[in-house]
Formats: sequence, structure tokens, C-alpha cells
Amino acid sequence: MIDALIEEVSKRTEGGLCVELPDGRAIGNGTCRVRIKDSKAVRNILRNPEMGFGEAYMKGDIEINGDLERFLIACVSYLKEKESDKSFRNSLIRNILKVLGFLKFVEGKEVRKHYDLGNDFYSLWLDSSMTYSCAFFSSKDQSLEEAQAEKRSIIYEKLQLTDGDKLLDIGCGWGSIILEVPKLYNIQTVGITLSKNQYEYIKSKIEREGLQDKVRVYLMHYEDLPSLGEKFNKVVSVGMFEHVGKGRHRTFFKVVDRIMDDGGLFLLHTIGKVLPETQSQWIRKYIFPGGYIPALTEILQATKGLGFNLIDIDNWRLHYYRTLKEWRKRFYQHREKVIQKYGEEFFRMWELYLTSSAVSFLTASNHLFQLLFSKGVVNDYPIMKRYFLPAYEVLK
Ligand SMILES: C[S@@+](CC[C@H](N)C(=O)[O-])C[C@H]1O[C@@H](n2cnc3c(N)ncnc32)[C@H](O)[C@@H]1O
Repeated sequence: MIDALIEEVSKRTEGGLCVELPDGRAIGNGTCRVRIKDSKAVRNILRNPEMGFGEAYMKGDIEINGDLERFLIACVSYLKEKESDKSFRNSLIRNILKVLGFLKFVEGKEVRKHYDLGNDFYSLWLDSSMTYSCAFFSSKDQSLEEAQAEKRSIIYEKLQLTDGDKLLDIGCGWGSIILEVPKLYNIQTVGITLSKNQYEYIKSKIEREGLQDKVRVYLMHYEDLPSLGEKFNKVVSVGMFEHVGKGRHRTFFKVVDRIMDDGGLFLLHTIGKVLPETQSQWIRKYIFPGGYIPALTEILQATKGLGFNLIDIDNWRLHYYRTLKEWRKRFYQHREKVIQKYGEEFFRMWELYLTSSAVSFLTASNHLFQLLFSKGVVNDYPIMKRYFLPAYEVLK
């Protein structure tokens, strides 16, 4: 049976595969060489190809002597055709937890597990603004720092930031937006995060930069936002919606609806699928427990009957491909440090996460949507984009 599976993936691999099995047998004579060292790995891959491969790769039971990205592109093409969606069962479990009132607690733990790995870890491979979301590249030689700054400036422009606005950032990360905006405009900003490390990092930056009167940060779940008793005319959420979870998107929009002023603008920046599709089980188990990549149709459906009016949509899919490649390049540069602190298995897990995510954007399994909504119908927004999407060459 493994022969048939290898043949399927090999057909889809540029240059073909040559797979060496634990019993010494070699299948295929392609240029991408794969060595499976453990027979248990073979059994697990046959049972569940995506999870079996991911776990074996992390443990070092599989070596790819060639290009991991090229191999994963072939795997995606194979899995797209074969895999069934298990997300329904998971969403059922989450909904039971929600009814029991445990969900916020579970979500907090899930989110902290990822973001509280250590600010030192993230600073090794994120840009200096510590932005952990898709950047916008407008030229080939742009640095990651510049591309992240350009992304932020596009967001400010879309939100039509003006002196006197009040801006909320839901899932503010290490605060790149809430800390920058008051330096550019006379605007008060508020950010929320579930990560203690991020919260403390922002707190100390607020003090160091003397921004106490302009910036506030809360360690808070988005569902608790109404308890602030405040309204905002500009709201942004970048790379957080992926944590909301299947069946919870409407709850999220209801909260945003409640805390927004009429006539305000809300920019939602999220990874998405065009239509509901298979989710990666390996990513959900090892990288983003509880995460769910929403489909565009699910996002829009979740706003039904609320006050949101869709103004604009962008898809920055290949910009995320390039962002992930930049992160991975930096991550590789710190290989020894990461292994020393977190171990070889952790390194391989993150290598696979960064590479498979890049491949997911390259192969259009995932997209990056920016949706701009007004609260109520607003007609005085610009109707021309200021940029043309750069060619694929820029984003490779
Ligand atoms: C991928 S990071 C993006 C951070 C930042 N927006 C950026 O672009 O760099 C996701 C952020 O969402 C936050 N988050 C996830 N679930 C949340 C929730 N239920 N309530 C509030 N924040 C949440 C995390 O703590 C983290 O700060």
C-alpha cells in the first residue's frame, strides 16, 4: 500500500521521488530523496498521511534530502484530493465546552501555549516591530521590516485614520499598531491580547516611550470587550480571527458590532479559504490548537443581520508566501540557538509549520483576506486603490 501512496505523491513532485523505506527497499528514482527510518512511521502515514508525516518529520524519523517545500507542494496536491474533513467533530466538542462555560478558559490556554513560548524566541525571526502576520511587499528587494511597515500604512489608509479617532486592535500581538499610531496621528489606541508575554512587553514599551496617555493594553478575551464600557470608531483585527474557531464567528462579530460607533470602520485581516474545506489536523494538534481557518463564505454569513456593510476585499495570498519565506530564512539562521533551548524536535516542528504554511499559500489552499466593513452604510470612502498588486516575481 505504501508503494501506491508514494507513487501518487511522486507523480506530483517536480523531478519525482526516490523513497528509501526502513526495510532498505527503495521506491522510485526521482531527484527528491526521502528516507523513512522507522516502520512505525510507515504505518502511521498509511493510517493518516498528513498527521503521520508531520509527526514522523518532527521526530526525525523522516529525512528529506532535497527540497522540503517541493515535497510538501506535492503532498498538498495529493491531500487536497484525498483527505476528508474532520473539523465537524472538533467543532462539536468545542460547542459542548462552550455550553459548559469552559471555552474561554480553554481558548486562553491554547492561545498562550503558542504566543508565550518566549519573546526571545519570536524576536529571533520576526522583524523588529514583532509583527506576526502577513506583510505587504511592493518590491523585490524590500526588507521584512519595510514590508511590515507598508502593510501597517495600507491598513491606516483603509481605516482612514484621522486625528481624534479612537482605535481598537483586537489581538494586538506585541503592539506594533497600537504603539505606532499615536506617533503618526493624534489618536488614542487600545489593544487586547490573551498572551501574558505580549501584554507585559507592550506595558513596558508604553512606559519606556512615554505613551501612557495615548495607549492602553488589556489582557482580555474579545468576548469581554463590552465590559470596558467604551466605543470605538475604528477597529482592526490582524491575524486573530483564525483563533475564533468554527461556529464562533458570529459571536465575534456581535461583540465588534456592540463596541463600534455607527459610521465607524472595521478592518479584518485573516487567513481564509474561499469555501469551507479540509483543515490541517497536524497544525491544529501541534501549532494552533483550537484554530480554524474560516471560509470567506463563513465570514460573510456570520455578519448577517448585524450592522456591517462590506466595503472592500483584498487577497494578499502570495504576500504571505513571501512573508513566511522571510521568517523561515531567519529561523534557519538561528537553528543552533533554537535547538539548544527547545530541542531538535521543536525545531523540526517549527520548520515544518513555516514551510507547510508557505506552501499552503503558494498552492492556494489558504488565502489572506483583508475585509473592510463600515458600521452601517457609509458612502464617502475612496473608490480607487492606491496600489497595483506586484507581480509574482516580487513575491517569490
Ligand atoms: C498571530 S497573532 C497577531 C498579532 C498582531 N495582530 C500582529 O499582526 O502582529 C494573534 C493575536 O491574537 C490574540 N488572540 C487570540 N485569541 C484571542 C482572543 N480570544 N481574545 C483576544 N486576543 C486573542 C493573541 O493573543 C495574539 O496577540
